[in-house]
Amino acid sequence: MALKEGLRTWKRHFRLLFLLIVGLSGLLLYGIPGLRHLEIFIPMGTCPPARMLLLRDNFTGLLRLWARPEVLTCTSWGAPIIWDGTFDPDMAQQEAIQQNLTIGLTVFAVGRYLEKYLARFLETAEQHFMVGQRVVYYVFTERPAAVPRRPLGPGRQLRVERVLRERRWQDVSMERMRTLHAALGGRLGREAQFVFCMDVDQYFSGAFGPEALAESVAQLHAWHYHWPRRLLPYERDARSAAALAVDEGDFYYHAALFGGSVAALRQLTAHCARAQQQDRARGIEARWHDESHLNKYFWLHKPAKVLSPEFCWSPEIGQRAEIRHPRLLWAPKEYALVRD
Ligand SMILES: CC(=O)N[C@H]1[C@@H](OP(=O)(O)OP(=O)(O)OC[C@H]2O[C@@H](n3ccc(=O)[nH]c3=O)[C@H](O)[C@@H]2O)O[C@H](CO)[C@H](O)[C@@H]1O
Ligand SMILES: [Mn+2]
Repeated sequence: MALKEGLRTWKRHFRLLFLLIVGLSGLLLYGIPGLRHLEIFIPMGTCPPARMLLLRDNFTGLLRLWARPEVLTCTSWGAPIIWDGTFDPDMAQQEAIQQNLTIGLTVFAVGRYLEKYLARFLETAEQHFMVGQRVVYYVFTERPAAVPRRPLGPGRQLRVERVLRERRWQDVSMERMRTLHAALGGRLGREAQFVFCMDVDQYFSGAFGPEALAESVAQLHAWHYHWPRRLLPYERDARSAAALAVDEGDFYYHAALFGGSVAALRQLTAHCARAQQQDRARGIEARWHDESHLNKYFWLHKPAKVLSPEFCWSPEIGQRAEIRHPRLLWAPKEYALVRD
């Protein structure tokens, strides 16, 4: 009995000590920006060699998942995590052309986000996004007339759709799920086979091609891809439809980029819109808004492909050897300027 009691006290102390260490290192990591780089020493895990050999991709053919031994290149459910050097971009290009695809790219530019970010987002997309494929951009805004109109490359079109301007920026962000759901059920869904949905406050900096395509695609968040699962910033309030328990969650995905087939995205957006509505009815809002609900969705419905943080990198973190070739970069956050 006494032994059991002692063990329990020891366990409690151990847990406290653990929390203290984690808390202190968190403070250190984020209080002193340079120290954040220490997180690269937290191992991401490795893809078992037997699984590596079996993983084929419908767009890139055989993946060289062993080409990046320093990072995790597959998930526990057998989806590839796409890093620079693991795929053949020419093969992906040919495969996509053969399938005669149209690829949609949706972006919202509401309020001051339009003047601040949209032109650069579209210009760099012309240089880097699915070059050589048929592309249709969908820009959602409350001021269609203010959307910059530049000549586009061959096989590329721009469509502008009017949306209402929500009062709170959180609502603008969350309303995207409902609007996208409707668009995917309409013209966008008829025109495109695959669609990427992106934030506007970023710009392309490298080739973003068909290697990123799959039935459903999730993006590893640049700030959190080395963190242990229990520290990830999921919604933890059990009353929220986005809630994940401490032993749940695979990765922390970034809502600034997700994609997939039209059917898969219809399901994703329906789920998130419904979950957000449920929370609203209860008078609560998830910690990271649509991103929290997206993370819950991908926990329940595993993505078919995961993109490494090279596909959506935050230059604020600085350079890292494992981030070889960033394809999208976050624009500097200027919340005071763009948010009310
Ligand atoms: C890591 C992180 O901090 N992530 C959260 C943060 O991302 P962000 O800080 O990246 O959010 P954000 O300000 O980029 O908003 C998301 C996107 O919505 C569009 N937009 C938003 C507001 C607006 O007035 N006009 C407009 O056009 C625009 O495309 C923008 O890129 O905030 C978001 C909005 O809730 C989500 O919660 C994200 O999870
Ligand atoms: Mn953003």
